[in-house]
Amino acid sequence: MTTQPESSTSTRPTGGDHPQDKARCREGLDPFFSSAHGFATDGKVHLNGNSLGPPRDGLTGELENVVHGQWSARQVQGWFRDGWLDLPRTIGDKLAALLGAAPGQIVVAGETTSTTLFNALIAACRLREDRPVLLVETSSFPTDLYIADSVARLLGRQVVTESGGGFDLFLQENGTRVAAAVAAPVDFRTGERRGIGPTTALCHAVGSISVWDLSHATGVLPVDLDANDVDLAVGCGYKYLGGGPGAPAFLYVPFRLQQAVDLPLSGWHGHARPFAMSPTFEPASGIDRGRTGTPPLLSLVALNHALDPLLHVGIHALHRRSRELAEFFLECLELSRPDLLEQLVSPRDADRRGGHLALRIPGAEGVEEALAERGVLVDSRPPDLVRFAFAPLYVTREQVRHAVHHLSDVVKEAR
Ligand SMILES: Cc1ncc(COP(=O)(O)O)c(C=O)c1O
Ligand SMILES: Nc1c(O)cccc1C(=O)C[C@H](N)C(=O)O
Repeated sequence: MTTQPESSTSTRPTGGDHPQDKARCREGLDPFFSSAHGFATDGKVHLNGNSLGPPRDGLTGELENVVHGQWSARQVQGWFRDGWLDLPRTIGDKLAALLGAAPGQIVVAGETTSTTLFNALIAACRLREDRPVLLVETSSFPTDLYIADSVARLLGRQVVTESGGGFDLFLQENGTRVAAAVAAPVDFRTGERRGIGPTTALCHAVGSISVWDLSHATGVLPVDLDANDVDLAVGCGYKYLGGGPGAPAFLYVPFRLQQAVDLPLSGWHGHARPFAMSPTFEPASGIDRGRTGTPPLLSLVALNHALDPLLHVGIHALHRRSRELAEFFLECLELSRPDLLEQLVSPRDADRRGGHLALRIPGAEGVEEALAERGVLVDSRPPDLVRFAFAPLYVTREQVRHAVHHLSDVVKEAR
């Protein structure tokens, strides 16, 4: 099923008859966002694209072609004759356009974000052998904390966690002891932004390596990796990118560090000449050294397929649209449920948010379930947060209005 044009969305129109509301719901300012884009949304409102976006139409055909047209026809030769071997770089270069990086600095090795972060963090520590501290943002997604802890134990370093302004303050005061500083430009719970530029500049001032987890920003927020002089970055492929369940993660290593990084996952696909089958490891010269083993081809194909509409629209328009949807959500809430708006745990200022926001609602998990029964998909995070993500390609204003209406009902019923 494809996303319907805004005016004929497949969910039942409800509430929101305020004239101002109607005017705001009139689409057409940006023709791209008022037409169908082809996502298998199954008639549901997907406000959980920061967990797992819906599939783009045409994916099954794409996979069919790889399985029957390439794999069954040419077997292992597919790696050489069907562009399979190039995909980690092909996709990396597409991602570069979304992340503000020149081509040749991003690779999709086929690993998870957790593995890729492990790889990046050890490489960062190897660039700063004499520094004892790994600084990690306290409110990081748990996997980042777990991985940092493991890396620290493995290398005999120490993890320090700091939150908000304390993170930058620690860098200012103790930065010369910090090997690597790990943070995210968007808080996975609240959607609050951290400026990549200022924190990276602070890292550089004290000689630390900045390592960014871009999972909640990629495909919805410009991060300008090159302009911000970022050292290392990772991010996942299944959220706003829509690469599908378990879509592989990416690794960014800027040109200036590519020769210097010593990545611990030195698999044969990261070798300068993988098919020479040499007994000793010699890293590839550029970003290819970020490859590991044989990549999960079908997952790469799915991710590659998902990226085209994002590239077509461009990251700045995607961000504008997501922002506009989030603002509309908050305006609808203000009109119909100001009490719920008071439970916003995210910044009210759109400049300070990424693509999602969160409300504190007791019984958040029950609210998530009740909304899902009404075709509105959100996610809850313990203990009491309900998150709403505004993916620009398949969420419409009309759907946002329905979501607020249903949210209001569900919370009323729960009380
Ligand atoms: C910020 C962040 N990093 C990492 C992950 C986990 O990545 P993976 O499951 O690919 O290892 C997630 C979500 O699952 C996340 O939100
Ligand atoms: N990666 C996930 C999974 O395998 C199952 C359920 C949810 C997820 C998520 O992506 C969670 C997400 N990173 C979050 O921000 O909470």
